[in-house]
Amino acid sequence: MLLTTLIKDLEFVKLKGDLSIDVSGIAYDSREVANNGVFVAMPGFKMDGHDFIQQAIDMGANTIIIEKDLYIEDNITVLKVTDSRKALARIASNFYNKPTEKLNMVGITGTNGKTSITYFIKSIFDHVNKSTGLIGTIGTMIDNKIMQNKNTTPESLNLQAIFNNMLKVNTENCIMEVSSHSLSLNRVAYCEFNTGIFTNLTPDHLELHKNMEEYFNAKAELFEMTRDYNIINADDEYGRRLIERVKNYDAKLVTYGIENEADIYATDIFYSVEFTKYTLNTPKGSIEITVNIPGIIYVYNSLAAIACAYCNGIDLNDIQKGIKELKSIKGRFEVVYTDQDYKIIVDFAHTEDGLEKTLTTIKPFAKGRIILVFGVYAAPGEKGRGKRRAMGKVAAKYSDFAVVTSDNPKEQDPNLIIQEIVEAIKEENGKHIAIVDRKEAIKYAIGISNKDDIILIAGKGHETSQVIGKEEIPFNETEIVTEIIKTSREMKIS
Ligand SMILES: CC(=O)N[C@H]1[C@@H](OP(=O)(O)OP(=O)(O)OC[C@H]2O[C@@H](n3ccc(=O)[nH]c3=O)[C@H](O)[C@@H]2O)O[C@H](CO)[C@@H](O)[C@@H]1O[C@H](C)C(=O)N[C@@H](C)C(=O)N[C@H](CCC(=O)O)C(=O)O
Ligand SMILES: Nc1ncnc2c1ncn2[C@@H]1O[C@H](COP(=O)(O)OP(=O)(O)OP(=O)(O)O)[C@@H](O)[C@H]1O
Repeated sequence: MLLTTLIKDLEFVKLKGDLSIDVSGIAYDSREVANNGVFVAMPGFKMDGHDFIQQAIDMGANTIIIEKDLYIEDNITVLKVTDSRKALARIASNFYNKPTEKLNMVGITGTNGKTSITYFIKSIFDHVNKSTGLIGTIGTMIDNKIMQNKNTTPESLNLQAIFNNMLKVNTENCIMEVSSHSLSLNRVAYCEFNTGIFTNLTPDHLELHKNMEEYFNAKAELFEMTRDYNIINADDEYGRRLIERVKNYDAKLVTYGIENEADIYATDIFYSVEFTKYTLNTPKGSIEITVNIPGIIYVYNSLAAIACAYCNGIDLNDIQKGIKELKSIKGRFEVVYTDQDYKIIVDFAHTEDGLEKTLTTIKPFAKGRIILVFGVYAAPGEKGRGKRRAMGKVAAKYSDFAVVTSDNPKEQDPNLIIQEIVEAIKEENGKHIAIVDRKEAIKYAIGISNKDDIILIAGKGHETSQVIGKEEIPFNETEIVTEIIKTSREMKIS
């Protein structure tokens, strides 16, 4: 591709070199630069791409995009921009010929619920044979094949490549999670969204966003990028603020909820431990909905998905069938073992709100105790500490016994994280034990449980590894539970 074509609509200052050269591709990591490629130097959280320019040139880069004042000796083209991450998004979209203009793009943002909503929407779209790809925490799904992502919302270059791959196999709809990081760090800049969905906002990721206000403003940016519909949870405090903000935007506002007045809403909700039934009310009529994942959380998440399907012109009968056809989502209230009334559930609850809602979903149906196994992943500083305290208090309040363990401690001391959670549990007089090794913690919980107890293993959900120090260790909770139960049975028999 000609460099002039690649940099169309990019604002830059040319520091040196020729613009009428051919470029072979783009890289933001010096180790991945191809011969005659463009290297975009980005300052990061740990390193700075500007320190790797020489390596990029040695790898064959013929063009460098920088945001810092630097003198580069080699005989190459150098462009200076004000924000290299944004510049990367611009040229990545150009490189793949603006793929989002050719897809029906649905972006979902909010603290919790994004992944589940992508799966609900896909299930409805599948039911009416709409070819659909997904991008999110569990991975990227193209042509029903899943590949893992490094990030929930990948870097712009990777993202644009994914959109392009979707188009190559004739995908028409792209349903994606849009994290606040991706909005703040311009990963989704120059994406055109048809629909935006807002779920809820509760404390999380405050290590990046200084406070809730900044976190909210980051999420709200998505709704300035939508063309057709803004779908917003009317029962969430921040959702209501967003509704006021977007009322006069061009995209049509569609609200959903249970408690407050909304366009798409649920009534007559019947909860059971295996499913939920409710009456769906829309401007086009009402219908009964069965959701196979229990709890109020999935009433909200299914309503968001239904609002999206409704805006896409899908008939209520098809919506009903599409929701019912989704049997489970990996690591989202996933029953990994059940033996009459005894259950072991794996759930990705990793925020105070998610943990509270998951525990309160179980509560009415637990004939015995709720035994919770959980930890809190490494988040730096005071903000990280606040999360440990908040989740410790929720554990004490809503479970009968907590086995406090490691999540992804990364380079932090797991004992310290656990100690801070335990202090909060003690303040609420919660029954607990601390076991640093997560597998041992699960074993302990299974060992002390009785017939009517429900064990909730929270925090890691679909993940298949644990990050301890710099090491990523295989850790598949479903397999671990199965193995522990099998071994304990064998011991009983012998
Ligand atoms: C904190 C954060 O967001 N980090 C993201 C960031 O990395 P970084 O800026 O820290 O990278 P860095 O290591 O400092 O390197 C800076 C630059 O030097 C370059 N480099 C580095 C070394 C080298 O030899 N050569 C070279 O060119 C790097 O490629 C990079 O361009 O940019 C990378 C590329 O886009 C991201 O993959 C990375 O996400 C990391 C893995 C991460 O953990 N992010 C989390 C916090 C995150 O983004 N989460 C959200 C939300 C999840 C949720 O919903 O809860 C997500 O969307 O995933
Ligand atoms: N609507 C909701 N309200 C509160 N908690 C929720 C809601 N939906 C899901 N959760 C909780 O959050 C966990 C993660 O859900 P999900 O993966 O759908 O959210 P997410 O927004 O994609 O999160 P992340 O991007 O961090 O993966 C669930 O396992 C559940 O415990």
